[in-house]
Amino acid sequence: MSFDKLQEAIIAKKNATVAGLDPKPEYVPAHILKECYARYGETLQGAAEAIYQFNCGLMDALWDIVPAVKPQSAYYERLGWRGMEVMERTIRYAHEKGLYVIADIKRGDIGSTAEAYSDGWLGATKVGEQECPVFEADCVTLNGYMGADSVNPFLNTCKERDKSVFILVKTSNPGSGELQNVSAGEGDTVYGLMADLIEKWGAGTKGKYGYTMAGAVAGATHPDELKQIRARMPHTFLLVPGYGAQGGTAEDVQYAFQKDGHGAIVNASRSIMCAWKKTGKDGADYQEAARNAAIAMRDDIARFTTIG
Ligand SMILES: O=c1ccn([C@@H]2O[C@H](COP(=O)(O)O)[C@@H](O)[C@H]2O)c(=O)[nH]1
Repeated sequence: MSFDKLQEAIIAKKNATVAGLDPKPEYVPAHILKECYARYGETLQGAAEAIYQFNCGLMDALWDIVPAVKPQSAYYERLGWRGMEVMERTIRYAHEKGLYVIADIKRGDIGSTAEAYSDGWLGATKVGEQECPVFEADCVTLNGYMGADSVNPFLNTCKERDKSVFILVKTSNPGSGELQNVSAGEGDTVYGLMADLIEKWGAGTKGKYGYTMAGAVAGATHPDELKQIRARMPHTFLLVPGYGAQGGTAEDVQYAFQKDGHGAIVNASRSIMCAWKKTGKDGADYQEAARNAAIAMRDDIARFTTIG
């Protein structure tokens, strides 16, 4: 089961964190940009190639520390087809390094379209008699607020191909409460109803560690809600963004974990990718800086949470 693999990698590395790969040309050190722009010009192709080299350098520096990476599709989409090609190559490289890949795509659409997304990101696209795998992520993020029919095509692919999904429950952004915290009768909230739906959608797919293939996203920036979500979703693996750049702390994210320290993974993107900007060395040390930031995050979280 896909989340069993993730939990096992977390236990092996004693690290419940995922490094986000959300690269912008501004985050790439000058020596990489210079070489790529000299080869391809200051073009989308030059930017895409620089981002690929940056991603590979980051993964070379992090693969033995973090169990997973989370490329955010938006940063690749903004470079057009060249960016999507880099997304595909980044996922392939991550797998070569033994990393679990969460593609942060936050999709949600009617069933027929959800099926097409699911083919592309987790499954395979039928071309004539051939089944052609495309991005081959291990897991994707989804927006499930359109309901079960928007999520089921992904869950079907998860069952066929041993994949998993994280569905938005309570997001980390400041405006998340406008809808998600609206009361929904009997002291409940919209995000509470979504939490119950996700537990229901995942039912019957529990793996060795007790988690279903339907995980949930709950932000580090809302620790009270995180605590409630953990209690209300005992069979749900949590993806917790918002640590670091968005202000979430190790103290906040402790509530995402079960008593045995299982069942959650905490993301940080900018604070790892851009760690080199704080060392004053023009990015020549970007790998060392990212590695140090990832180790510091691991150790910070370990102050409150022990992985059993
Ligand atoms: O509620 C959510 C859901 C997803 N994200 C994503 O996580 C990273 C956070 O990046 P940082 O640089 O560590 O802030 C990014 O890819 C978001 O799209 C989130 O922040 N909150």
